[in-house]
This record gives sequence, structure tokens and C-alpha cells, in this order.
Amino acid sequence: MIEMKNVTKSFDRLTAIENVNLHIHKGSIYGLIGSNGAGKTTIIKLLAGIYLQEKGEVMIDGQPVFENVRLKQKLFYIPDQPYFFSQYTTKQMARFYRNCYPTWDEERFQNLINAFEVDINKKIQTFSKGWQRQIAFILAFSVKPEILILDEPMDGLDPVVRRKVKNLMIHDVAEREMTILISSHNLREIEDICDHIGVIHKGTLIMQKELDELKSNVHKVQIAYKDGVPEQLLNKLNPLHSEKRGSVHLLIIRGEEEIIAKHIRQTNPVIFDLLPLTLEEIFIYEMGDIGYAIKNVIV
Ligand SMILES: Nc1ncnc2c1ncn2[C@@H]1O[C@H](COP(=O)(O)OP(=O)(O)OP(=O)(O)O)[C@@H](O)[C@H]1O
Repeated sequence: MIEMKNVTKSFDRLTAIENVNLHIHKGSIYGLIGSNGAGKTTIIKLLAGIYLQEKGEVMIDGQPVFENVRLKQKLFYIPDQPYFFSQYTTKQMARFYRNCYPTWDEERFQNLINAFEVDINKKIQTFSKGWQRQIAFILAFSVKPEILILDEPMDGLDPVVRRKVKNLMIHDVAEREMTILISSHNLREIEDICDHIGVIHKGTLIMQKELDELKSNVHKVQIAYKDGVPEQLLNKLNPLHSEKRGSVHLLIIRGEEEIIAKHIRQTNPVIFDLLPLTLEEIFIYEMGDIGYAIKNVIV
């Protein structure tokens, strides 16, 4: 279990994150979404044990993370710009990680370099940015860490490689309950693999939720009546959002689907459809004004 309790971190006079509380369960894929400068990398570096907070606690399995060598052997961190030793080849980097991590799996490394078709004798710095990121992933998946921390991992990867990398993540989570923290400035980029989402805005974690819970709790309905929508129904449903398109009303409603449907059917509508909501819409409506303010992060 990864945990941050009331964590604040500043750089000189700038408060990068303030009073952040974050919980990530074992075997979960947690997406941390936020715009540029929101505080994602600061959170990630605190969790990777690179930064020390001024206030609060940063713990993994109940132990403080900062400079904790034993805990660091359980986690693998890929920064937004993967780091390799100068002049090293993939083969040499693999030797380095093999010595650092007792969990290193040589057979898996061989399988991955074949699958990704990497020349392991070529200096990593001569590869393109996208290829360097692929090599970072190959090394990460060969380490088989308990926790994988990824800062903007999809930047610069083509769609085929993205799919491959996402499949590997899902495989490791399903097979051995690896935990993943993945940051992005774009919800769409990671929504297909995350089971929890946290939204960071100007240094504050403004929301964190399970995706299934989010999806089952907000609904979009389209209704029409001969003489307009009954006022009583609107009072009962208390929509988060409503708009009129000709004679049809579109409502976004929080609550259980069956109960909403029951209330509507009792009023004999001429048209009644339950429509699917995108995750993007759910976020915007759930977060009210803040949702609109950070729309660019979500879409
Ligand atoms: N080493 C540092 N020294 C001074 N200020 C810093 C440092 N690192 C981050 N900051 C500041 O802290 C705030 C949060 O930065 P952070 O890198 O965590 O954001 P981010 O969400 O990762 O942004 P991006 O998506 O652009 O990478 C920003 O205002 C940034 O300028």
C-alpha cells in the first residue's frame, strides 16, 4: 500500500504540493492527472524516495520511503526523461539492474528484447527518444518490481508500442499484483488501463476515485414529454446539468440507474433513453466549476 498523508513540498518560496493525501492499493493502476506544473513529478519523486517532504508522511507498506534502500528494491521509476549511464549499451544497463535488483528475470529480458527487436549492443544514447523509452520499459519489466512508477510514460511512443506496453502492464498487474502509478496530462491517454484516478490541480489533489464507482454513479438521460418535463421530476432527480435540444431534454444525473429510470417511467415520457457517458463528461460534471477550469487536462 502506497500512502501520502498531509504531504507538503516546497521549492524555495514556491509550494509545489500542499496537504496531499493519496492512497494506492496493491495491484491497482492509479492514474495521476494534472496540467503542466500541477505537481505530478513532485508527487512521483516523493514516492520514489528522491525528494523529502517538509510536512506529512510518505510511506510504502507502512515505512517511510526517503532514502530507504530496502523499499527502493521493490520499486522501479521511469522519469519523464529516462536516464541511462552515458555510453552504456542496453546489455550494460541490464547488467547494472541485474546487480541492483534481486528480482531481475533474465529470461524475460531476452524475450522482451526479441519482441521489441532491440539491438542490445548499441549505445542507448544513439537511439531515438521513443526507442530510449522502450528500452526503459524493457528494463523495468525485466526487473519485475512490486511497484512501477511512471512519469508521463506514453510521450513519444507510437500507438503500436503504447498498446504493447499497456498490455505488459496489465499482464503484470493481473499475474503478480504489481502496483502502478502513472502520471499524465491527458486523461484519454491512460483511462483505458487505470482503475483509480487522482486529479492534481495547482498542487492540490482535488479528487481521487475508483473508475467503476465514478461510472456507475453518474448517468446521462434523454427525455421528452408532450407538455414539457414535469417540474416535480426535476426536483426529484436534481440534475447536475440539463439542456434542451428542441423538445428533447438532456439531463446528467447522479444516483443509481434503476432508481432514476423508475422515477422517469412513472411520469410517462414520450422519449426516454439512457445514454453512455464518456469519462471526460463524468469528470467535468462531477467536479462542477473545477471540472470546467481543468477541462484541458481531461480532454
Ligand atoms: N526542483 C525544483 N525547483 C524549483 N521549483 C520546482 C522544482 N521542481 C518543480 N518545481 C515547481 O513545482 C511546481 C510543480 O512542478 P512539477 O514538476 O511537480 O509539475 P508537473 O505536474 O510534473 O508538471 P509537468 O507536466 O509540466 O511536468 C511547478 O511550479 C514547478 O515550477
